[in-house]
Amino acid sequence: MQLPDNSGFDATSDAVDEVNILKGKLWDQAASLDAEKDKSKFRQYDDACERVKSFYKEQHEKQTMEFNIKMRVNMRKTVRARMGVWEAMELLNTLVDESDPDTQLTQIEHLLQTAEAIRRDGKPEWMQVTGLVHDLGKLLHIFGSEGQWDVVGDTFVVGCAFSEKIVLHESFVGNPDSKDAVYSTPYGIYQPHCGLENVMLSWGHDEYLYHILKEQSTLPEEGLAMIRYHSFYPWHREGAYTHLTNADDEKALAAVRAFNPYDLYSKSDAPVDAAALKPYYERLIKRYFNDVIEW
Ligand SMILES: O[C@H]1[C@H](O)[C@@H](O)[C@H](O)[C@@H](O)[C@H]1O
Ligand SMILES: [Fe+2]
Ligand SMILES: [Fe+2]
Repeated sequence: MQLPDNSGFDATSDAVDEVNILKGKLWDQAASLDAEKDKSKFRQYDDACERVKSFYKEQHEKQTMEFNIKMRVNMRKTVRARMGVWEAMELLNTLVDESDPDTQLTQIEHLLQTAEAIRRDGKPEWMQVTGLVHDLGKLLHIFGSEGQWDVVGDTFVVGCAFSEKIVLHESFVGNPDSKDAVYSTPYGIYQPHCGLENVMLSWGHDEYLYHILKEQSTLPEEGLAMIRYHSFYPWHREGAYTHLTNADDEKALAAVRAFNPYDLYSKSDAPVDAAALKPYYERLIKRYFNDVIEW
C-alpha cells in the first residue's frame, strides 16, 4: 500500500535533481577553469618568439623623450591621407603586428572580432564602434613611420623612470633616457599626481588615433579613453604609475578595463566574414564619424 505523499517531496526525483544540479555546477566550474587556462596563455612575453622579443628591444631602446616631442610636433602639422573608416580598415590590412604574441591575423579581422565580441555582449553602439576603430592608428606604419617600434606594442611613460611593470623592461638599459639625470628619476619631469592628461606616453597608434578622433568623431569620453590607453598595460593591468595619476583618471581606467577583454581575448574567436558585417558597421560608422577623415 502506498501512502499519499503530502510533503511534496518525491525522494527519487529530488535526488536525481540534486545530482543534476551538482553535475551542472561541476560543468560550470570546469568551463571556467578552462576559460582561465586559455586566458593565461595570452601575453606570454618571456616565452614569446624572437620576432616579439626583438621588437620590444628595439622599441625600448628608441622611444626617448626627444623622439616623442618630435612626433607630437609633427602630428599637428601634417595631413597624411583623406579617407573614410572602412577604407582605412582595408588599407591597414597589409600590416602584421610584430609586437603581438597572440595573433597573426590581419588587422581588419582583429578590429571586427573586437567589435563583434562587444556587440555580442549587448554593449552600446559607441563601444562597438570604438572596438571597430581602436587600432586604426597603426596606419602610421603605412604612412611611413620609422618602423613598427613607433607604432605598435604596449605603451609606457617617457620623461620619468621606466617602470619595471613594462613587459621585457630589461631592454631599457639601451635607452639613453635611462641614464638621464632627470628622466631616470621616479617623477622625472612630472609633478606628483599630475594626471595622465599631463603625461607623455610613448609614441604609437593609441596616441595618434586619439588625437585624430578627438577632433573628428562624436565618440564619448570613455570611447576616447579606451583608444588612448588600450596599450597602456603597465597602468591598466599592472597598476604602475599611481604616483602620477589623479582622481580624473579613475573613470578612464574603468573604461579601459571594460574594453580590454574584448581587445585581447577576441583574438582567439572564430574568423569573421568582413563582407557580411560591412553593412551593419557602415551604419554605425556614419553615426559617429565624418564620411572622410583627415588622417
Ligand atoms: O602587441 C599588441 C598590439 O600592438 C596592440 O594593438 C596593442 O594595443 C597592445 O598593447 C600590444 O600588446
Ligand atoms: Fe592596439
Ligand atoms: Fe587591438
